[in-house]
Amino acid sequence: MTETLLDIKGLRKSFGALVATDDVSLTLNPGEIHALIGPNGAGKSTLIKQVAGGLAPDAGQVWFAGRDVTGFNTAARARAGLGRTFQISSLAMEYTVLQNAVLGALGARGTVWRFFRPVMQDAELRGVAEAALERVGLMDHRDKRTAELSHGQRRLLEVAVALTLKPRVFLMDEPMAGLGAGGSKRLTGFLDGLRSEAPILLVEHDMDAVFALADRISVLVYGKVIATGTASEIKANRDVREAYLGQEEAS
Ligand SMILES: Nc1ncnc2c1ncn2[C@@H]1O[C@H](COP(=O)(O)OP(=O)(O)OP(=O)(O)O)[C@@H](O)[C@H]1O
Repeated sequence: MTETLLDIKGLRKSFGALVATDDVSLTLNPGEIHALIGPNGAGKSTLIKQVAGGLAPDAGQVWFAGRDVTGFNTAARARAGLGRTFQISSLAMEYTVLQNAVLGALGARGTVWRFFRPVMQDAELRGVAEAALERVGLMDHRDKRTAELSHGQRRLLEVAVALTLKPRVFLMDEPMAGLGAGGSKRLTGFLDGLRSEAPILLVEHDMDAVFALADRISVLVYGKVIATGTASEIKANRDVREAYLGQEEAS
């Protein structure tokens, strides 16, 4: 029996009269990629923020590894193993690629006092950081300032930072955004292998990537999940075609 790692139960969030999250329930099981798709403004980012801890829901709960983490802030959820990735703004642009990865590894230790020690000389931290850079193919760029990286390379660095945190679940909000076809393909291959390490809740507009990767897809429209299923079930679902895929085909 697979034990659900992430259990989102009846989340609701309104902004004034707008119901951005309307009684959403979703699960994420070990080994899977569960993609969340939907038209612009459907509420995907709002949902991810509530799962990661940056936005408090009006109602509902987030359970992670058998614990109710709804009252936890982002840092407490991250320490528990709920890893949100792809916030490029969280990279320190003036630092080198390796320094950013080392800071990630330092964060995983959760010991603030370490900041006062020469962390770059810490062999264990460097080892974790370098292994993560190696995995995403950024070792050759480790001494570059992060500001000098291309957009795609910064995205890969965010993945590397996330890897140093060794999360039990990845929350990813549009990781393919701004990557060219080659970059998307490469990241798709990487995420494919990553799911066995930690399952991924993936918000993504790149439908090729979603259909290639997702074990399950949930479709969000006006804050509500209108369907959950495999890629072929979702492609064949009439409501989905009308609400979302039809729009894609028409464009
Ligand atoms: N802080 C906020 N205050 C008011 N309205 C908000 C706020 N955040 C989001 N919204 C609204 O909630 C709705 C859902 O937005 P959200 O960004 O979650 O959608 P999305 O599915 O992620 O869209 P996209 O695919 O374009 O990124 C939108 O109508 C948006 O304008």
